[in-house]
Amino acid sequence: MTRTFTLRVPATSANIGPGFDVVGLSLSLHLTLTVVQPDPVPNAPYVPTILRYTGEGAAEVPLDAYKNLTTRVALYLLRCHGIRLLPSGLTIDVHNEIPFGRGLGSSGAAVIAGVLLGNELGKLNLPRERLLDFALMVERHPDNVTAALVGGFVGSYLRELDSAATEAASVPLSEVLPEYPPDAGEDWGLNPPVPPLGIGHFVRFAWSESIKAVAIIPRFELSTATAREVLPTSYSRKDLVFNLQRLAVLTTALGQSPPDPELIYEAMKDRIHQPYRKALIPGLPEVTSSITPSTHPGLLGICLSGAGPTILALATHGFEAIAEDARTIFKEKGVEIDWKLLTVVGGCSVE
Ligand SMILES: Nc1ncnc2c1ncn2[C@@H]1O[C@H](COP(=O)(O)OP(=O)(O)OP(=O)(O)O)[C@@H](O)[C@H]1O
Ligand SMILES: N[C@@H](CCO)C(=O)O
Repeated sequence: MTRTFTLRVPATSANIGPGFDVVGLSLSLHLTLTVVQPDPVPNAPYVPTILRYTGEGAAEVPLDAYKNLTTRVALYLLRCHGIRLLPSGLTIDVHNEIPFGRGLGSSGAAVIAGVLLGNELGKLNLPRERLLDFALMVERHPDNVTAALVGGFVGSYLRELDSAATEAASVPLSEVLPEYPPDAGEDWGLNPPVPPLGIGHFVRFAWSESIKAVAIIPRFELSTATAREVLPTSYSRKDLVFNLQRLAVLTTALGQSPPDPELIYEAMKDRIHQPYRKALIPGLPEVTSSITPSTHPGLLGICLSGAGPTILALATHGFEAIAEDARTIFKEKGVEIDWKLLTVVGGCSVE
């Protein structure tokens, strides 16, 4: 019997100021895949996957299943379980609300969609902790993928692995997700690098229902890779302590009702990544320093979302004033924006 299922994965905002590569928040924009898997027909010729795509990124996303990030991740999961190809005759309709390369976790969502897809197609029944291991072999910082997987306000760390496991988890991405032609030989896909067990660990923090997220989204893309290249490889003790102090307070402060703007605004400051990224995002320091709880009642805190260029303002009210004033500041720097009022949502689902 033909099988139809739907995968839904939320957008995420990583870091939330001081929690670089540590915390993530799932937000109310979704990547949705509707998958139709026909019954296998014995001895019938292999029918390649049909991938259709609407919404954000539709003009640029590859529709070849061997080039598209989601289907490549699904294939990786299948290959690790002895299945060399996507099932014959598969149709996948994707609708995407998450803008690409803006700091809202589009690649993390695509990777989580891929592990869910592989898990369903291969009937693997892997627990979410194991799905996270596979996702981490592709997207190597845990903040976005963990929040997209489990939902809410999430903190995560990567376990210290022994030397063999470290080596296994450090294989180049090109070996995890090799690009290869659809007519690759019979021996293609054997021995993929299987992830070590239990790479990522996470915890969900409380989240105050009254807090909403204003995503102020510049109309340009900034790839995460570029925004990571500008970061230093070491930091002063002063800057590390600055971030650790704030992160410790922030993880509890955002769960308190009513939330305290005095505490949160300062706790969302960062010295590990935002100062280095300002050269890539004209207007970043001006927006984050001039929109404050005293100038904008309702604002709790403001930070770069993920690797940027989106700015995330957490607030209980006064959303439009925050966004429109950010628009004015960005405009002075020659940057046009769109903004969206988002809520914190649950993690991915399969129906
Ligand atoms: N739904 C998708 N399907 C296929 N590829 C995608 C999809 N979403 C994102 N990608 C790929 O991921 C790239 C963007 O990833 P990148 O890590 O640079 O930014 P981001 O994930 O949007 O931001 P951040 O990681 O800072 O939150 C896109 O250019 C595209 O190649
Ligand atoms: N923590 C990552 C998130 C990017 O998705 C970064 O800031 O580079």
